[in-house]
Amino acid sequence: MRLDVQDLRVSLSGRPILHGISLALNPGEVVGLLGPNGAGKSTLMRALAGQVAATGTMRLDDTDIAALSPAARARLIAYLPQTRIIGWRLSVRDLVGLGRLPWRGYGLRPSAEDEEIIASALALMDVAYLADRPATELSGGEQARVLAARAVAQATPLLLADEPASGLDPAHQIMMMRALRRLAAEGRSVLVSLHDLTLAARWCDRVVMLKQGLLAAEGLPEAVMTPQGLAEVYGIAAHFTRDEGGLILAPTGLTDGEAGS
Ligand SMILES: Nc1ncnc2c1ncn2[C@@H]1O[C@H](COP(=O)(O)OP(=O)(O)OP(=O)(O)O)[C@@H](O)[C@H]1O
Repeated sequence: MRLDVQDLRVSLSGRPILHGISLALNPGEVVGLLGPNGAGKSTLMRALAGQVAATGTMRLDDTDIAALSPAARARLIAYLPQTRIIGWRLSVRDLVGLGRLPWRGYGLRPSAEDEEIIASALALMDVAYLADRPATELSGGEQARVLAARAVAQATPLLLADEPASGLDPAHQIMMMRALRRLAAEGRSVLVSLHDLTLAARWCDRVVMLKQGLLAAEGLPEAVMTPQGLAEVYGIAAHFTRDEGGLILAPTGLTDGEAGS
């Protein structure tokens, strides 16, 4: 399904945070959401997930997202929050199984199809070997992958992943991005916020850069993640190189005269 967001505005505690964001995501696309701390990336995702009030329009094909019940929304949009909280001492398998709740209702046992989807989500996030462990007893990166698997198991056309790669080791960062690409190849739309510029450049079809609640730039990574673009949005200088997998970006300093320091 195609996500179409027009003139999205959010205020929190009386402060305007998003000042009119418009963007679109097509099925099959992985779009990177970039921008400095406080730019509004999580707020944008939370608005789409129905966790904060917003004005403007948010549509998935012809469906008005704001008009959906929480249950109907949860069948269309999975939201992987940045804050990783596992409240209950469930096994990894049961926690990932919670992703199926919007589809089967409370109290019903998982169907064979649910079991299959749960198993493939566990495998996709490389947590199948942890399936019988209590999720509360895992490392931070393991918990992050388990929560990602739960969002994957929701099997929604739109996945919002807020910094899913943060805290993961390098192999699992790549695995995470590869997993998001695979979900997109199945026809889902993926919006993923990232602070790692190289991951964004190499794995995202497009990037959207926010700055102070405004859309600062949007387009192909190569077009947007330029020295000038990074200076304007982040205030950084970076070393650019490339290989067959795309751009490699290493921040080297700040553009306020401290570059290289
Ligand atoms: N409940 C709140 N009340 C008032 N302001 C808030 C509230 N929650 C967040 N903000 C502000 O909204 C702005 C955007 O925050 P948001 O979490 O969306 O940024 P972000 O781009 O996701 O940042 P980060 O990269 O640090 O995760 C920040 O300036 C933050 O201080």
